[in-house]
Amino acid sequence: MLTPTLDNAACKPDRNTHSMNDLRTADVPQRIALATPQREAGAVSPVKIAARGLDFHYDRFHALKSIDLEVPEKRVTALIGPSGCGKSTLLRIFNRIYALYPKQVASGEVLLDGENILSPKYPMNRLRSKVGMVFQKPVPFPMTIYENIAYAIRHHEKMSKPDMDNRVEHALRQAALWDEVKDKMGQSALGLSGGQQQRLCIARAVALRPEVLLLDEPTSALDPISTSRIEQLVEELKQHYTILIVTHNMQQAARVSDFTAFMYLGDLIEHDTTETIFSNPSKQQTEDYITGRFG
Ligand SMILES: Nc1ncnc2c1ncn2[C@@H]1O[C@H](COP(=O)(O)OP(=O)(O)OP(=O)(O)O)[C@@H](O)[C@H]1O
Repeated sequence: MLTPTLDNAACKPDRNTHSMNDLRTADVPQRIALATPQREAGAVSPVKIAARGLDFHYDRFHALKSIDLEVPEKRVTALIGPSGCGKSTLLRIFNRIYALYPKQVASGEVLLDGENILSPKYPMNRLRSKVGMVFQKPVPFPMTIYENIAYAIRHHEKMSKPDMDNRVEHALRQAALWDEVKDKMGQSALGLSGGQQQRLCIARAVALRPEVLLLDEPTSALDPISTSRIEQLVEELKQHYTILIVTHNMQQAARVSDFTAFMYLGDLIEHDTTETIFSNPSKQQTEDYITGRFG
């Protein structure tokens, strides 16, 4: 496997570093071992989301160009590529959040379980219940820790207090936060650390029992320990959810994902198992990017 020269190859390309062959033969530290062996990652898995001929415009700007992408169920797919290539735009299409803004138009198809979510006939509440999103900066509501989760659930479902208590606890356990907050559920969520706030946001997303989790650079504002906790969490959550993660961190993509899609200037250049993308990419642009030769 190729070792990216820097944690964030996109931001700090190092044009004087190793050749591809040097990197192929370089020792690969355990910590960047791939999330899932290729055999397992590539094992047949149903397609959860399929983009077909997907184009996106911000007014006249053509941000995504005829994207075809199949996202396998209960696997982690990383979206990588230099700043401005369209990663967040693609993620925002998968929960149709762009539709809240004027002059943002998607065409083509995005099939979720075979149904086109871009169709105005696809009910927004069904999409919201199936697809959860976590943003780069954690945005807890200015409420108690308990209410941050309960408020989101109440918005979608009615339930008794004991059922709600169970649901809140379960979500916090899934997000690996329960032990840290169980004795201060009545305190403001704004008093949590950044890493805890991000796990709270993940708990809030999983509390709605979605099927797909969209994570837009979820660790970019976090320290290495919090980052590592979120990465472990992603590994655990993929047993239940289909996960798409945008990251600038090549090592993170290698650590957490089963599949990786490389984008450049609105095009999807290459999509394959993470092992293939990092050890034997078929396109020169992919190779240049993951070795930090351009960003
Ligand atoms: N609201 C907007 N209006 C107009 N253009 C936009 C808007 N949002 C994004 N763009 C443009 O669309 C392109 C893709 O942006 P996007 O945010 O999806 O890229 P990205 O790959 O996620 O970048 P980064 O890694 O820096 O977050 C960029 O050229 C960007 O300038």
